[in-house]
Amino acid sequence: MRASLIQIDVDEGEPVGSRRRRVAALVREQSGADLVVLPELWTTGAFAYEEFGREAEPLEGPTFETMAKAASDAGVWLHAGSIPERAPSGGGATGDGTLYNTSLVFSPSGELAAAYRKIHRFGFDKGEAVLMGAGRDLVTVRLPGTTLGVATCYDLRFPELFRGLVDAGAETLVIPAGWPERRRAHWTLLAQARAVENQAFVLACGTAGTHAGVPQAGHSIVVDPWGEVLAQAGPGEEVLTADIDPAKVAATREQFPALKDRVLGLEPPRHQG
Ligand SMILES: O=C(O)CCC(=O)C(=O)O
Repeated sequence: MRASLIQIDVDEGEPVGSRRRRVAALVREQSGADLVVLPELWTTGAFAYEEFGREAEPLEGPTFETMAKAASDAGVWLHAGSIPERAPSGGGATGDGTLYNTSLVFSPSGELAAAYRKIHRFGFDKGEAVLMGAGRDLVTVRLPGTTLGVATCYDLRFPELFRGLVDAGAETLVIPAGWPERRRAHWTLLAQARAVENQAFVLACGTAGTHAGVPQAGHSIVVDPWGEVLAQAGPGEEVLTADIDPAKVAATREQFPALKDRVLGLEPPRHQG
């Protein structure tokens, strides 16, 4: 199975519409791949907080339409990274106009296979953490040969989310991100840790360039279920391609069955002494 991660340069000098067309052309060029992955919030940039409201789209907005067509033109599964989604307004069952950081996954015929609203919002007391709502639902997607478990950027720091995905059948963990350069060491370390502890492939696709004054880490990475780095990008815009053998997940879990040794439902600590 061939995976292509498109590490997009997100530069605020480029209008969003031009970037959308440019990225669609890059997706079309990956017609030999089985799965193409884009980064987090690549229309605006993950740190361009002021753009979130301005560029927010309904789920089936311009990025959805452009990426659905690009997936079907290329005939690939496409994890189209994430968009600033504006939920419908009107209150009640129709929603309240809240923004979400929402990932979109398309089938090779351009159908929406899954949408995932990022669960852990980044920024502590500012940015995404205050501007966007939090998702609540784990999302897996069945592909021929493997099951994807999806997560977004800051989610990478929360191992319990990935255990939930593994319990739901995930074998390939796909993580679009807009990770900053200043914490690049964490990016590589955590991507390998999530692969090793879950005995799963990790496909983590970041952005390049600088937006809102925040240099991006790039260095998108593909890790196998043993923790070996199969491929890693440099700092700039790049298409990172790796051939992965989905059977390696079952083989690793059988040869080194640590997941079977999990002990769940431990008693809370009793304070002694
Ligand atoms: O956790 C980090 O260091 C970066 C997270 C982040 O940039 C994000 O979730 O957008």
